[in-house]
Amino acid sequence: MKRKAFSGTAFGPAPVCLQFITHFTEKYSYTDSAMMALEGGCRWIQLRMKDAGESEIERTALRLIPECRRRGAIFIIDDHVELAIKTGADGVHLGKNDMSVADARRLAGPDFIIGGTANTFEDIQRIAREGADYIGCGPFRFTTTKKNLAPVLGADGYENIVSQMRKTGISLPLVAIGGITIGDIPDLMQTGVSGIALSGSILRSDHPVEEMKNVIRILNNKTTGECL
Ligand SMILES: Cc1ncc(COP(=O)(O)OP(=O)(O)O)c(N)n1
Ligand SMILES: Cc1ncsc1CCOP(=O)(O)O
Ligand SMILES: [Mg+2]
Repeated sequence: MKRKAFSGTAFGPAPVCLQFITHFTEKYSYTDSAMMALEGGCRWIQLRMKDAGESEIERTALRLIPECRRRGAIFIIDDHVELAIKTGADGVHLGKNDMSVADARRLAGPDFIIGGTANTFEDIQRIAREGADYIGCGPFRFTTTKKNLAPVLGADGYENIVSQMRKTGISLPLVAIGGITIGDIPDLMQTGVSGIALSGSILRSDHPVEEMKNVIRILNNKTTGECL
């Protein structure tokens, strides 16, 4: 069952969103990258396999879904709505060149997690109107993980966007993405974002599992998927 967005209760502040985006390197496969993130305690995995064919993505998803289920982790797929539905993933992440959030919602129903990419506040308004569950907003800074990167936002950009969201009553979780390292987290969280998505900085570290554990420690161990 999909959890509802909330911004904290009498029992404490809202949990922080922490999403790991899969990638491959000389050392690690897409699957390795997801397994290390899970072992480090991350409970939200996005399977992003940009240059892979559907059958390879499907095979990888079917291998990772039970691993995520066993640990209570959310598992979503980048770009491929039908494949996400077919494999039994919890949801999908959609960018501006993918199926629209509105069409995906019609296809997948109300319980499916749908994230949308925003680079501006105008994108956020559109994605919110179309019925997304969370927003992936970036890039924070330059990264080589994604081609055709939009202009970087920096911490000031997020502060601006969060302020406009509050003024207009848009309460969707806002997940910062793009070039984020562990050292950026305290300042980024001060901007009012709901959480972060990480890939490269985890995989480039000498010990990715430990790096993920350190990220979670910095986020005060409040990083379940319950931010959704
Ligand atoms: C959490 C999150 N935010 C943004 C993106 C980027 O999605 P998109 O713009 O569709 O680009 P690709 O990832 O498909 O290259 C994301 N995947 N996740
Ligand atoms: C999918 C996506 N969109 C913007 S950056 C990115 C990938 C993650 O970036 P990084 O590897 O720098 O954490
Ligand atoms: Mg995409």
